Amino acid sequence: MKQVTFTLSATDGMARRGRIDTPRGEINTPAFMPVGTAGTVKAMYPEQVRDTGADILLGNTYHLMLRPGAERVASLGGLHTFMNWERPILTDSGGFQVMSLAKLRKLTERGVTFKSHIDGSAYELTPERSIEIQTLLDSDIIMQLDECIALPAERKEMERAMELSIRWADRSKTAFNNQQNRMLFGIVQGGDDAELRSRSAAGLQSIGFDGYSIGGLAVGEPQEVMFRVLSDITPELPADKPRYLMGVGKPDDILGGIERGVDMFDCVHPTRAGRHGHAYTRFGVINLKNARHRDDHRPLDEASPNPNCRRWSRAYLHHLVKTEEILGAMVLSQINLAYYQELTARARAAIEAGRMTDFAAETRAAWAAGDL
Ligand SMILES: Cc1cccc2c(=O)nc(N)[nH]c12
Repeated sequence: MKQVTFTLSATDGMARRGRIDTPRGEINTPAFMPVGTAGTVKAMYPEQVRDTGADILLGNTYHLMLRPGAERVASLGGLHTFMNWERPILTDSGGFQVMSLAKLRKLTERGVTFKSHIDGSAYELTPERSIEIQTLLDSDIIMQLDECIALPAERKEMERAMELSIRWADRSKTAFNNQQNRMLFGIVQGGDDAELRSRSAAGLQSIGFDGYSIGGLAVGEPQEVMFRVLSDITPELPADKPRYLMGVGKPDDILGGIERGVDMFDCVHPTRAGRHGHAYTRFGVINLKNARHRDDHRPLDEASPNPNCRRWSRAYLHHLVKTEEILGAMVLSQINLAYYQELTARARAAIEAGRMTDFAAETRAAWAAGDL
């Protein structure tokens, strides 16, 4: 009996409100999942991540297999115990990070061999080993191993990578061995080609997965290309399974993804932008490096439900950013993650109330109005 299940509770247009129930707690969708690449959401205590409203966070096979090693994490009780996060964790399969980080990569039908970007030691990642690593980490939602290519790309290259990913999906499903206490997602590939995307979605459904990720986006294409691919492909995915847009994105990408039927999102952007002095608010993004904040005693947003948006002056946040003080990264990471959770929480409420169109329009208008 599958212990991880998805329930759709409301729709508004293509937008969906749902919930994934897992033995470690529920995930309310649309969901934004903070990225905890190497077993930590940078500059945040796990309790603080939860307090922003996050139901689930991400870990990463590539980073954790290199350091501290999957077998070591398993011997220490699994990733939840290791990092003191007892709620759900989703892990990526590692292929994307190998292609973007590792050295001396060699991709064959069997899998990918590479040298660690840390110390140059040699590794192999196959569909079977990726499932084994994610199972050792005791992840609640795991990904097939896939090949993601950057856009723009030749059609025959997109076709080759998509077809390889379907064969790896089949091997991943076999290696998953129908585990009941976690979900396995297939990953739709096919670049920006509608016919290839359809073939990928159909191929994955004939294998059968607990959820469907949409990969191969957020890899350099314009936003309108990403939105077109989403509009075309989400109607071709099963309505009763979660859809996860990998690596996306900025707030306007997420709003557009929700409007096109996506349930789950992850991105390093809120935490990375926080470490670089950018604060996300309902007025849009504010660059606190800018000298215009030097004498501004006002808080970021005194109407925000987040105390961190009310208690610090812009001048002080500017000071922390300019001096590269650690507190600056801490405060702005929390502010940005809390904003992303506020955005998705309001989207969930809007879908339940059948007012997604108004919500989207109001949100975009506030962003366009810009900072006070
Ligand atoms: C993290 C991420 C971002 C963007 C795209 C992808 C992808 O296509 N496949 C995987 N496994 N991960 C991805």
